[in-house]
Amino acid sequence: MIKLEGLQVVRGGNTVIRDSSITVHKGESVALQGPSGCGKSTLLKTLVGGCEWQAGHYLFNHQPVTPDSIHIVRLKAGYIGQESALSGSTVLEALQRPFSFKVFRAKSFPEHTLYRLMDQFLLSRSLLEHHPSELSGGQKQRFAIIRVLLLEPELIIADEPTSALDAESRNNVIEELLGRGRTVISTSHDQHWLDRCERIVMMDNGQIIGDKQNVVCH
Ligand SMILES: Nc1ncnc2c1ncn2[C@@H]1O[C@H](COP(=O)(O)OP(=O)(O)OP(=O)(O)O)[C@@H](O)[C@H]1O
Repeated sequence: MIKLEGLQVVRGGNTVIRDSSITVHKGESVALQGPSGCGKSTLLKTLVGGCEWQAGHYLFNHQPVTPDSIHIVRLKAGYIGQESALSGSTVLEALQRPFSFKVFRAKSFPEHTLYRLMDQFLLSRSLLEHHPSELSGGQKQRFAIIRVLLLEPELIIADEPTSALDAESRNNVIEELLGRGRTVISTSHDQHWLDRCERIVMMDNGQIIGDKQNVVCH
C-alpha cells in the first residue's frame, strides 16, 4: 500500500528524515518508535503531504506520489494528528463537515456508525450538541478519531492516538483501530498501543534503523 524509498525531508534548514525506506502492506499495523525528535511525526505528516520531501520516492497503491499529486493519498488516508482541531459550531457539525467537501460529497453521513463508535468510545450523545471547545482533551481525541473513521479510509495514519485517554477508552480505541485488520501507520509512547501493533519500526536521528514483527496478543 505504501512504499518509501530513500526519503529525505528538510525542516527549518535541518534534514530531519534521511534516506528512509519502508514498505507497508494492506492490513498491517505499524508503529514508529524512537527517541523524541527523531522524526516520527514528521514521517507521518509527510505521508499525507503535511511536510514536503526533497528526495526519494513515494508509492501509494503502486502509484508514484509527488508533492503535487499528494491528493491521491489524502482521498484514501485518514490522518489523526496530535492536535486535531474539530471546527464547527457543534461537535456534530464538525463531524459532518468533511462530508460537505467536494471530494467526499458522494458519501452519505453514516449516522449509525457514528452512534456505534460513540457508544464504543464511551461518549454520551449529548456531547454532539456541544461546542468543540467545551470538550475535554480525551473527548476531543476520541471525536477526532471518529471523524476519520466515518470516512472509511483505506489507510489510517495516527500520531499518538491514545495520548489523552484513560485506560477504558484507550482499550476501546485500540480495539477499534488495531483489532479490525485495518492498515495503520502510527507513532505512540503508549505500551498498550505498541503491544497491539504487528510491526515496530525503529527510528533514530531521522533514519529507519530497524524493523521487527511483534507477537500480538488479542
Ligand atoms: N515545524 C518545524 N520546523 C522546523 N523543524 C521542526 C518542525 N517540527 C519539528 N521539527 C524538528 O524536526 C525533528 C523531528 O521532529 P518530530 O516532531 O518529527 O519528532 P518525533 O520523533 O515525532 O518526536 P516526539 O516523540 O517528541 O513527538 C526535530 O528535530 C524537530 O525539532
